[in-house]
Amino acid sequence: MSIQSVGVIGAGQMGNGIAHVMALAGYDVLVTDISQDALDEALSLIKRNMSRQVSREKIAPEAMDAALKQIRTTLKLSDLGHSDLIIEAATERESVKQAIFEDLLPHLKPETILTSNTSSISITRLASVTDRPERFMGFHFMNPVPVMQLVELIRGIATDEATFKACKAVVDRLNKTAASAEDFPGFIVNRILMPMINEAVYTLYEGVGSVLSIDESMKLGANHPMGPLELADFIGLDTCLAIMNVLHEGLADTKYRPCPLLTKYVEAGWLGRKTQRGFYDYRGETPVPTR
Ligand SMILES: CC(=O)CC(=O)SCCNC(=O)CCNC(=O)[C@H](O)C(C)(C)COP(=O)(O)OP(=O)(O)OC[C@H]1O[C@@H](n2cnc3c(N)ncnc32)[C@H](O)[C@@H]1OP(=O)(O)O
Ligand SMILES: NC(=O)C1=CN([C@@H]2O[C@H](COP(=O)(O)OP(=O)(O)OC[C@H]3O[C@@H](n4cnc5c(N)ncnc54)[C@H](OP(=O)(O)O)[C@@H]3O)[C@@H](O)[C@H]2O)C=CC1
Repeated sequence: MSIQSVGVIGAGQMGNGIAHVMALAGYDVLVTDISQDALDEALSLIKRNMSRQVSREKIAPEAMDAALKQIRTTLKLSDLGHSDLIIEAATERESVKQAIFEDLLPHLKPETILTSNTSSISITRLASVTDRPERFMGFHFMNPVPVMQLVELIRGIATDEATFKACKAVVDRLNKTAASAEDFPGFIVNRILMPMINEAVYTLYEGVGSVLSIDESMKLGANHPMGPLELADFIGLDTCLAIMNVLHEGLADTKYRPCPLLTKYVEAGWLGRKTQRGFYDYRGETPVPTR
């Protein structure tokens, strides 16, 4: 099946990045969210990020103008019924995602492919609440979407080959690289990355190092582009905790126990950059470590 139109559900940091790259690749993009503010904010972020790409000569000004014309927004989930491909990028909570798919089903064309950008949740289980598990799969972008090369493609137990091939063709058209992962908690990237981030929080919790010394150690000592706590703030501490919980419950191994300090930050509403406070405080000119 040839995909021309893409519906993106959730206009947070991943949803706006996905809309950005899809529009630049020439797809018609329709973005939905439960909040108009989130839709407005996403559009202005896309403009800002594309303008930066123009100023750095990564894309031509005409490409930006054409891409922006390809993006529309709506508060009505049912408007996405005409899309050839759906990419769900709402909050990392299984009940939220299931409800979205259930609400969307009556409006869909029979041939529409459903995908989720979930970081960790079972694709097989999400697919099972739909009428088309064979046309359902994981389409996992990395953050920031316009910059990161990888997309993990995850087949559920019922995903058919035509669906995989159609999604792989989209990844190729985006000029990104697909990695195929099996449907187990966290897939590949987060099975490896998130325990490292969680261990960095334990290192902080147990007083082995400060926020700065932990981040500097991993940047200068292991050549990571961001320290693990800086990266956790960038991903969102709520998302990190949700992924750790999926690993802990899904693999039933205490080595995935979320650090109590991570839980406490999330309970405080300190979710990282998106709330201007996490392991760093972002309210001033430069980020200030909180511990
Ligand atoms: C949780 C999950 O489920 C999976 C995940 O996504 S895990 C997270 C994966 N992501 C990472 O690990 C990111 C690690 N960090 C990095 O790679 C880098 O710090 C970074 C690319 C984010 C920023 O790099 P930097 O050198 O510090 O900053 P900066 O020079 O401003 O940006 C580098 C480039 O990215 C671009 N960029 C940064 N953020 C951008 C955005 N949101 N949109 C578009 N472009 C962006 C910049 O324009 C710049 O482009 P050029 O090289 O063409 O000039
Ligand atoms: N952050 C990251 O680095 C990465 C995240 N992901 C995954 O992508 C998904 C989104 O993450 P991210 O963008 O960071 O999260 P954000 O919190 O930035 O954005 C989520 C958006 O979804 C909206 N939303 C919540 N419920 C619904 C709904 N029922 N219908 C439509 N929109 C809804 C939220 O609205 P409101 O704010 O009003 O609740 C918010 O705007 C998650 O599954 C996450 O695991 C994947 C790769 C990397």
